[in-house]
Amino acid sequence: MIQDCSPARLGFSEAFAAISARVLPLGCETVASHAASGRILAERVFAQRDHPPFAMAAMDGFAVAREDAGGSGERHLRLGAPQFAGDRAEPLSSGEARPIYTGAEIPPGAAAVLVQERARIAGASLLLAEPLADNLNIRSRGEDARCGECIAPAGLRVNPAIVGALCSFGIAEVRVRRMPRVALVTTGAELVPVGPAAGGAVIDANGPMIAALLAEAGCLLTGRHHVADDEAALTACLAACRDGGADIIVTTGGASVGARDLVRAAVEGGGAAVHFHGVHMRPGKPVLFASHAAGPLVFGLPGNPVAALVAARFFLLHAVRALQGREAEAPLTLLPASKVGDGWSENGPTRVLKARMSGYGADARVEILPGQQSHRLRPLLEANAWLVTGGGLPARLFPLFDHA
Ligand SMILES: Nc1nc2c(c(=O)[nH]1)N[C@H]1C(S)=C(S)[C@@H](COP(=O)(O)OP(=O)(O)OC[C@H]3O[C@@H](n4cnc5c(N)ncnc54)[C@H](O)[C@@H]3O)O[C@H]1N2
Ligand code: MOO
Repeated sequence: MIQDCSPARLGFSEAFAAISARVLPLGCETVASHAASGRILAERVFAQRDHPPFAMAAMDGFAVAREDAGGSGERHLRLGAPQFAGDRAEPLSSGEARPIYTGAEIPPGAAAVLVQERARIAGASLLLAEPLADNLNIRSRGEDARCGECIAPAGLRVNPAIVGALCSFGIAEVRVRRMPRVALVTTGAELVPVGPAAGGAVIDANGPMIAALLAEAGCLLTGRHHVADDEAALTACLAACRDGGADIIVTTGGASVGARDLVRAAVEGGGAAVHFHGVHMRPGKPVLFASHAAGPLVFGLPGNPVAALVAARFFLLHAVRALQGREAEAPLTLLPASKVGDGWSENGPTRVLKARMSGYGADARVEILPGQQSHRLRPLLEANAWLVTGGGLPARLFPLFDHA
């Protein structure tokens, strides 16, 4: 049977452009900074206070007054009452060495903190033999961030370190993009959940794998469905996902040309326009992209697990980034041929190869892993990158997952 696969198959780069042309950023919401990890900032963020908020000791030691710090020859300074983090700082007068602890406010009049390990104590005095540099072991007010300063751009993905910074800078809540709502539909009568699998049954890898990928990318999985090879049931399931308010519907399997590959017919039957069905690449060739007018995007991922992963990692996440108001991903690096092992070429269709990068600078290397076929998941346990070759472009290296 000859199947009409128009619109024509696209090149790898053209497929990204076709997706970009159909995605606008989602709306915004406000969340507490402590709950913002994984979310995407919708607006620039400004520090609400100086950080550090006051000059503070960077080490446990002794605060020394300006007049004493700069002196030379042996000086005897009287030990004062200790000052701990959180204590109010009373002024320090010349002739006093005040025990002070990391994070404590530097008292007015102090110019340096002598670290405890270098201090010589005799009775109730500190013996100072060396001059102390101005601001020695003192963190100055606002050296990390100044109140009112822009500290993060829109489009930044919040990570745990950024949560800490937001809170330190007095920012209790942030405006973030609404999380993309994704409905995931696995297809194939042969699929069973992980567990005992008899006869011709195949354990579902794509469902859990794509669900995990979406969660890591900051999406909300609003529905997880399975449909056997039945066009009416698939059409009904896709309609329910669309009416349930999904921003993206993702299917896996049934994207190719077999007698039971029904995704395209069901997608079109449900009123979506197909923008591409097939990309000149391996793996991932049969991937489909469609959209509903004023409705969800639809990605039809191929069934072979590595093909599904590659199509999702590159095309689905490209759309997710655009919905989140983020810039498109750039490769980690372009690679000269000398840095890449055998088995690749600039000519021919795009290949997305399981790869392992190692070394730095002149020693940097990329190994193309054995087992490139699209059913073979095992090499991915060693892989840390994808090497994208072919399509008439230089080889480009991408991280296995986009965690930026
Ligand atoms: N005559 C042709 N045959 C095939 C072509 C082609 O161009 N002409 N393309 C091949 C390529 S490339 C791919 S990729 C696959 C994609 O096919 P489908 O998207 O239609 O996927 P299925 O036929 O449903 O399944 C293929 C394969 O993957 C297994 N599978 C499916 N879903 C899952 C899942 N959730 N977890 C684990 N494994 C899954 C399924 O059992 C099959 O083994 O088509 C080639 N054929
Ligand atoms: O795209 Mo298929 O992915 O080569 O197996």
